[in-house]
Amino acid sequence: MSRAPEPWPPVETDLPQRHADAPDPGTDLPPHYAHCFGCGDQAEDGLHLRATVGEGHTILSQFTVTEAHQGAPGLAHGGLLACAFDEALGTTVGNLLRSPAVTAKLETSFLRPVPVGTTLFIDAHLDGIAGRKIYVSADGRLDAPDGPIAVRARALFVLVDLSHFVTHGRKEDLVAVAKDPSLLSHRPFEINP
Ligand SMILES: CCCCCCCC/C=C\CCCCCCCC(=O)SCCNC(=O)CCNC(=O)[C@H](O)C(C)(C)COP(=O)(O)OP(=O)(O)OC[C@H]1O[C@@H](n2cnc3c(N)ncnc32)[C@H](O)[C@@H]1OP(=O)(O)O
Repeated sequence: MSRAPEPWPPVETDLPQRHADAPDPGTDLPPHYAHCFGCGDQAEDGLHLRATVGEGHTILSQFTVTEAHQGAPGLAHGGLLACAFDEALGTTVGNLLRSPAVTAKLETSFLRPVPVGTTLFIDAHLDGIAGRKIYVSADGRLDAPDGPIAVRARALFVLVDLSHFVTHGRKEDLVAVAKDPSLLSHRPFEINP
């Protein structure tokens, strides 16, 4: 398989505009959902990814690989690392554009092994927008913001209506959120249990 880079974004795009209400650079972002595997504080074996808004079109995230995240002995599972990038990229789209979006396509390149105990620093960037399609990419570095790159990812997110989540989400989880809105960091929709 060729490692030659393909054009990115793959279609003609406009430069995304930060939403007027996007959080300021330097803001530490709360988990968007308490039970999210990527960022939730109530997801026991989750990634507990933490994100801070960067300058321009960037968000910086980090998480520490634990024993619960192994694939091979002492090494992070690749699919789990892809999950971390899904989260970091989704947070970048959601917070900078202040619009709900879901991952349509996610590509990851694993350049170096990531041992248990490593903190991965993920620098994500909004690259372009074409209608509902949002193109984002990120580098993940070992143990420091300027450490060696271990993982790279790029993704297509598609903007959706909030009805996407109400239509497709499991009813009992939607009811739980309606009863305890603090499970979500934003309260974007009303649900009658
Ligand atoms: C007041 C609000 C404030 C908000 C603030 C938010 C802050 C919160 C912060 C943070 C939150 C986020 C953190 C979470 C991160 C994790 C995210 C996830 O894990 S999401 C779960 C996994 N993903 C899914 O479950 C999607 C499943 N797929 C679908 O539902 C549909 O396929 C969907 C919506 C992606 C597209 O379906 P269609 O019917 O709406 O639209 P169609 O026409 O099919 O696609 C639109 C365009 O996209 C292209 N497209 C779609 N899928 C593609 C693909 N796989 N590859 C290439 N292109 C694709 C299509 O070709 C089309 O392009 P053409 O407009 O024709 O140019």
